[in-house]
Formats: sequence, structure tokens, C-alpha cells
Amino acid sequence: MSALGKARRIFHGGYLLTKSAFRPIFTSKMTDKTGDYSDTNGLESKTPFLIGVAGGTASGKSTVCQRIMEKLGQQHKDHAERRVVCISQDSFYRSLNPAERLRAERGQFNFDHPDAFDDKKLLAVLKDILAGKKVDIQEYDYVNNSNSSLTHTIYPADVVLIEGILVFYFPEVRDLFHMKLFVDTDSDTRLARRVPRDIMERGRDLEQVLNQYMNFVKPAFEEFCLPTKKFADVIIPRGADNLVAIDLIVHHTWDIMYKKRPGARLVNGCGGEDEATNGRLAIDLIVQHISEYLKRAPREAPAAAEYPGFSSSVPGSPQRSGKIGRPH
Ligand SMILES: Nc1ncnc2c1ncn2[C@@H]1O[C@H](COP(=O)(O)OP(=O)(O)O)[C@@H](O)[C@H]1O
Ligand SMILES: Nc1ccn([C@@H]2O[C@H](COP(=O)(O)O)[C@@H](O)[C@H]2O)c(=O)n1
Repeated sequence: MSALGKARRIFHGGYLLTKSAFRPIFTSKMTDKTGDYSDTNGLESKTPFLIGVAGGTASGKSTVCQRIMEKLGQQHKDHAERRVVCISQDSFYRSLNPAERLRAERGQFNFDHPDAFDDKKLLAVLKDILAGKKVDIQEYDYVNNSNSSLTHTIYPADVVLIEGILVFYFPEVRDLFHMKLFVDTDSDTRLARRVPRDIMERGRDLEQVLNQYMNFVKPAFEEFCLPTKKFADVIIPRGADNLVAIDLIVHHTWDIMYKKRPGARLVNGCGGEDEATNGRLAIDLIVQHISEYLKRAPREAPAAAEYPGFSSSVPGSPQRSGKIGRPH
């Protein structure tokens, strides 16, 4: 079986966590909402917490989202039980006209330019999600350069992760996020990951991948994606390898799911673009993490919900002391 066939089989076998020719979507359904968001300065109690995850191609955005899901104990839950959803900006590529389609087949279409996306549709869907509505999202098919016929229903959730190269590019979309993460992986590593991925999973050949990278991907990253790093609340160097950063985010997200939201400024201002506000979110995360670390005792949480704990990579962490969380 070809590598492409294998990747597709993985997808069709229902194992949505491996990136295949189609972009995986982790669906979730709202179950009992234990979170008390009543002090969030006017926000609806069931408004999901929206986390944007940006970064260059193959920086590890999807992998970081997977890790967050895993550490929040969502990965092995029945889809109907999940409280965290991850969707991809790639599901919001606009349809191509016949001439563009031909260019795309030759690797001559710029999928890294903001014009390649239907940002109005993305905005409308995110607003629906924030309004607590159920939405349908189509899987993206990288082999055919179009949306596939597979549609996933995304049910209201506590936490919604949106990952994509340009999720912070469009101001109206950017302003909807309660937390903004930027996965910062060096370009050599990203290219080294992208080449085999595009050949094995996206039906491309080496020449096409390299041409597309040099002509479109790299210049567009520098012009459109990299400048959005400044909007991030948290920058994650080395992506999913950065266990400490992932722990910080997971810890914060855990509180969103089971306790209450952070200060109103985050909710209403969505971080904003002023450095002081953005800096405060990062500091909040770090302070919160350290204080939990020092206490080495679980905070109140629903009996059914165990905080997944700190990474065992942190020396002497509560994970090792056995007082918080469960072993990985
Ligand atoms: N920390 C890592 N170490 C090794 N390979 C990784 C790591 N993170 C991601 N990858 C691999 O790199 C490729 C791109 O990762 P992915 O998370 O899909 O990136 P993105 O969503 O940013 O395009 C995938 O094949 C993935 O398995
Ligand atoms: N038909 C398409 C659509 C997108 N791409 C490339 O995908 C990249 C974004 O996905 P990541 O997982 O890498 O973030 C982007 O750089 C596009 O070039 C494509 O090749 N074909």
C-alpha cells in the first residue's frame, strides 16, 4: 500500500490523531458544565474559551494541540464526552476556480497567502461557536486541494483550539481569541518535517514540495505569518517538545474547564494588542503554575476530574511527589 493510501487508511480507520491527507478535527460535545464563569464580567456562562494556535507550516501546531488534549485527559474519552475541541484553519480555505485548481495541482498556487482563505466564513463560524451554537466543519483534503465531503459537527465545548498558519492575521478573527499561542520552531526543522509529510501524506513529489516552499511558503511565512507572532500571549519555542510551556497552558486550560475564567480583562479584551496586557497573561500563567507547584496539593476540582499534573520532566515536580495528578 502506498504511503498516501496508508495515511488515508489511518484516517478512515477512525484514528484522527495522526495527520493524514485530511486535516484531523477533534470533535467534542458539551456534557455537564461544572465551570463557574459567573464572574467573567458579562460573558455568557457557556461561552467557550477560545485558544488560537498560530505558527509556520510544520511548526508543530497540531501536535501541540494533541498534547494539550492528551494532558487534559480528553484524548481517550468518547467523543460525546469531550469538553475540548480542536479545529483547523485549513478547513477554511476558499474554493478554487478552474484555473486556480490547475495551478494548485502543479504546486503553483499560493496557499500561504491570506487571500487563499475564506476569512469571513472563519469569522462567522467562530462567532457561532462563541455563541454556544453547534457548527458543521468540513475536513480539508490536501490531495485534491479542496474541502472533502466529510463534515464534522462541532458541539458546544468548554475550550476550543483553532490552529493555523494565519489565525492571527485577520484582525476580527484575532480579536475573538481569549488566549493566543505561537508555536515557534526554526525554519530548517519545519522544512525537514514538511518535505516527508507532504510526500507521504499529501500526495506531493519532492520537486513540487521544494518549489512550493521556495516560491510561496517561505516568503509568505515571512510576510504574513511571522509578523503575527507579536500578538501571541505565549510563544512556544520547539513546539510539542516544550513540555514546560505545554504544562503551563494545560494548567490554565484546566482551570477554565473546571473552575473559573481568569480576569475579565482577558475575556473582554481578548488579550488585545498592547504589550502590557499580553505580558500579563504570560505572567499569570507562570505565577499560577509556580504557585501550584509550591503548594504541591490539588486544588478543588470535581471528583471525576483529576488535574493531569506537571510533566515528569520537571525535576522534583508534584508529579514525582505523587501529590498531584496521575502518572503519564
Ligand atoms: N516535536 C516534534 N518532534 C518531531 N516531529 C514532530 C514534532 N512536532 C511535530 N512533528 C512532526 O512534524 C510534522 C508537522 O507537525 P504538525 O504538528 O502537523 O505541524 P503543523 O500543524 O504546524 O503543520 C508532523 O509529521 C509531525 O508528526
Ligand atoms: N491544498 C493545500 C492547502 C494547504 N497547503 C499547505 O499547508 C500549509 C498549512 O498547513 P500546516 O499543517 O503546514 O500548517 C500551508 O503552508 C500550505 O502551503 C498545501 O500545500 N496545499
